[in-house]
Amino acid sequence: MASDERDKAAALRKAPDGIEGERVGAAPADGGAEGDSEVPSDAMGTARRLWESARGIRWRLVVSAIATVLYVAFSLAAPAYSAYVVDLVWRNVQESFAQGRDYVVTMENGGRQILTFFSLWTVSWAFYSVQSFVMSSFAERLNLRLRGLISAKLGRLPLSYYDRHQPGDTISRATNDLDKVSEVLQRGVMQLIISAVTLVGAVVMMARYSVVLTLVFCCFAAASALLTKVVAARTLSIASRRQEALGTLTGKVEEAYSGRAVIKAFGREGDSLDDIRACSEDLARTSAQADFVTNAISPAIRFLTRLCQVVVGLMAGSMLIAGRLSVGVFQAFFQYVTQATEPLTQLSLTVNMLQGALAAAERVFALLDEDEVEPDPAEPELPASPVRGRVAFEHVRFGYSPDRPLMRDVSFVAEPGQKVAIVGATGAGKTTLVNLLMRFYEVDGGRITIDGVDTRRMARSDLRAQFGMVLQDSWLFEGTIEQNIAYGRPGATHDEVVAAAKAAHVDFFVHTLPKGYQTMLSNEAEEISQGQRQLLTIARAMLVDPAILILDEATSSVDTRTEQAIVHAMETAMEGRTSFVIAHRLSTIVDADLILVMDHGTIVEQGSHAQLLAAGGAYAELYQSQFA
Ligand SMILES: Nc1ncnc2c1ncn2[C@@H]1O[C@H](COP(=O)(O)OP(=O)(O)OP(=O)(O)O)[C@@H](O)[C@H]1O
Repeated sequence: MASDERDKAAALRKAPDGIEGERVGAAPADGGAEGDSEVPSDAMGTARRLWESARGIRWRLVVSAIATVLYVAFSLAAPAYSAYVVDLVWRNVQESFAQGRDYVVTMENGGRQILTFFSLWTVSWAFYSVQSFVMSSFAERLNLRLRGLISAKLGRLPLSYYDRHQPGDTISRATNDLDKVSEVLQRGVMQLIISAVTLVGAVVMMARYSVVLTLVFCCFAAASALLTKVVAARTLSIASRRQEALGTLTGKVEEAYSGRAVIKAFGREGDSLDDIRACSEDLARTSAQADFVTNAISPAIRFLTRLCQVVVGLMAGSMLIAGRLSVGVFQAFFQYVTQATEPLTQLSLTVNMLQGALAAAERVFALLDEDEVEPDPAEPELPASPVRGRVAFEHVRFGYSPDRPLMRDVSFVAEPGQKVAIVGATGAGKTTLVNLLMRFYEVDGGRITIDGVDTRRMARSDLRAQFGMVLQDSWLFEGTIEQNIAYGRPGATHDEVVAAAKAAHVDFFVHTLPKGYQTMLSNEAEEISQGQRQLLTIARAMLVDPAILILDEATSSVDTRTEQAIVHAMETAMEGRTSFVIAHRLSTIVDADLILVMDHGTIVEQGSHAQLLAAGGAYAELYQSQFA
């Protein structure tokens, strides 16, 4: 039902010429909304919340952390053990030479120790694999859990939320932001532990061998950490500028694509191209800067590392010659230098990555914290059975925002089976009336009843099941024509679908297509005309057989023959049902049982065509203007 609600709701939201409707969907290419911050405002709070969200799967994180620490411990132990093995083998080689024998490795004279050395690395690798496997499953489960929460949340958000946010913005929460969190959890968190433990462990091990050499290493380490930090901060700001440029370019391309007909019609292709070119150039510039900064860091750090190795090498070499270091310790020390250098470059990049992920998680939680629609009553009232379709507005008050009231005191009654026409200038409030009827928005005062039951006392799904809607902006999805017609009643048989299509006067058209009802429609259904789309949605509404029908009359966007077909189909659909017709041409509603004339959000006149003409008010004026 939730997606059905969104369908109806999305269809009701304004998209004046179709282009606007497409435009709002334009999100930056990576889906990240423009201006998304990469620094969390409350890192600790967000981390705590992520931890809470991981209830039941936290043990995986703990296992992974233990495996990581063990992995690092074994990788740190290996060089120390190698010092012992190298010295042992070196001694044995010298002894053999002294005795005039060739040195042959056996289990007794060093072979066992060499095997143990390899075992240390094997065990270390095994722990790394365990941490990697367990962490991936932790991250993906958490991702799945959060995605589930977001999906459920989207169904509970009020339409006012969608009014305030761009679609791309919301979609990026459920896709990019979650993926970022999951990816960083998999790589970043453990990388942080590995880097920190390795750095501390390697420095401690080095200090055991030589404090002086360790101090020399620490000086170089501090210099390269500082350099990384400065560059990383710069990278972050350039990366976000690149992201922004990419977002703008994507928006422009989207705009040019969806508005291509209008752009051509006004001969503005050149301007549109210039716009896109300017955005592309901006993107190329920022990308080049970003790439330069990112690529420049490695050689700079590598230079410092090599310099460090040369200095340490010279000093350690002289100590070796002076007999203050053994060969084994000499090579072990260098292994630790290599081990400790890696985390230095990693640490600050990892911290940046974690910050970005926490900022993404913060955005996900912000979405999850949004106010929801009022829950359905614990014991909802059921609509009358069988439904008669008497609809009453009683002193309804409403405004899209509290400070701007739109409807002040709207009352009317639609008796069962009546045809109610809603007329009024653009922006008069016709759609708003329907929005309230369907409870897409809640009234601020008064009440709306169906067969005497206050719609607020009903479950939304029960209420909306009473309605069928046919809007100008007909929504079709990727699937066959048959699936599209059966959308409101997925279990409908083929014969029922055909019967509905016949009643909606669209069966003939479907038969002209090579694959008939099995013709695939794409998301935008550009292969069929506007009028045919509307006929399909009329068939969809008729298949549901609702007690109350809401119809948005076709405007001049369809040709006269199609319009006639639509009017015919709508008339058939209205038979025996209470129906609300948003009318754009008064000629089609002269036979309506009740005409509601709206202006500035309020009903200014109501009655039959004859009554309203006789009254000589707003309706009469409107009628004269169309037919005089
Ligand atoms: N989601 C919304 N948020 C805020 N204001 C809105 C929203 N939808 C409509 N409005 C405003 O409410 C007023 C009534 O709009 P509504 O869409 O009901 O008019 P309408 O009679 O259906 O117009 P049209 O004939 O152009 O479809 C307008 O001033 C409009 O700008």
